[in-house]
Amino acid sequence: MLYAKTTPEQKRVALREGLASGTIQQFPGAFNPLSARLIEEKGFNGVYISGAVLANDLGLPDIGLTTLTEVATRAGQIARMTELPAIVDADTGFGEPMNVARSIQELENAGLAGCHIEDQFNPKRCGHLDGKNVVDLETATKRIRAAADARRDPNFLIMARTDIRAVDGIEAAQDRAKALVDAGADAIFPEAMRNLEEFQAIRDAVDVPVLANMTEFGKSELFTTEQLASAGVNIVIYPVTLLRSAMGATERTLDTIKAKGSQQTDVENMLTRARLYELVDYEAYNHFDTSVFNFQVPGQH
Ligand SMILES: C[C@](O)(C(=O)O)[C@H](CC(=O)O)C(=O)O
Ligand SMILES: [Mg+2]
Repeated sequence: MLYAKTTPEQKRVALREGLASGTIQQFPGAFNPLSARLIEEKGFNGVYISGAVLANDLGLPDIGLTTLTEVATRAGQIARMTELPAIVDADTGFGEPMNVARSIQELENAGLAGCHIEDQFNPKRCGHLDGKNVVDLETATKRIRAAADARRDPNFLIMARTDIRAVDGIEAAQDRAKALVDAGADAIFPEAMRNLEEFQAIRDAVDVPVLANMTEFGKSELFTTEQLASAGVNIVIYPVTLLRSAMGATERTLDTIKAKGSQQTDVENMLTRARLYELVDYEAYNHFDTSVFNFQVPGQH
């Protein structure tokens, strides 16, 4: 009821334990707080909060337009609704190293378990599109060092994302990953890997957990968790998957209403009223006020 009982500190410990467990951790991307509940109920290890989804949800492209305040607020709303650890996409850290430091403290305050900071130029681009560029090594490592130094909870996970593969190739990505770990990164997110061998190459270069981004319509094939685990990947995100599914269903239902003058034929694909009420835990609120849930939900088995 209300918000999660697990504290941010406990969630950060859980994230660290999951990453060290030897079992690949699956983090689907929540597009709102309610979807985080569903992710938890289905037994996933954690919740990812995508910068692309946050921007797109506001009707904006993913080109660094969202502010730290918007991201920390929305990520906090999502994180507090689940017992699972949540990792947020902090893009380039919202500015210079000093800003990156402040971003980390705001994200800690918002209850996140960790975040990733990337080495793209400002303004950033989606990592799976062409035309992006990366900053030099010194700038990239300064961002990560500032992030690592700023955290107050040593378990808050600082993940370094490098986009250099698409610009300078896989060997450059290995070198950069090593340097980012030396600068204090707890984990590495190698963006836009082409195949499993490339994931393995990053795995071989560093000793910290490695993330795989299984975003659709991008540069990476959609590998299974087994395939990724065999290449030494520790955590996999499905960042925009649920937003794409939900928006796909939304578009189809709008078309149905337009074409048929009713949503009737789509109702069977919808989350029922009963399931929706289960997800928001309607019944638990009865402990405070017995008149909250003293009704029958039609169709509730
Ligand atoms: C992971 C990512 O940074 C995101 O914001 O979710 C995006 C996902 C996407 O645009 O498909 C990315 O740059 O890969
Ligand atoms: Mg992003």
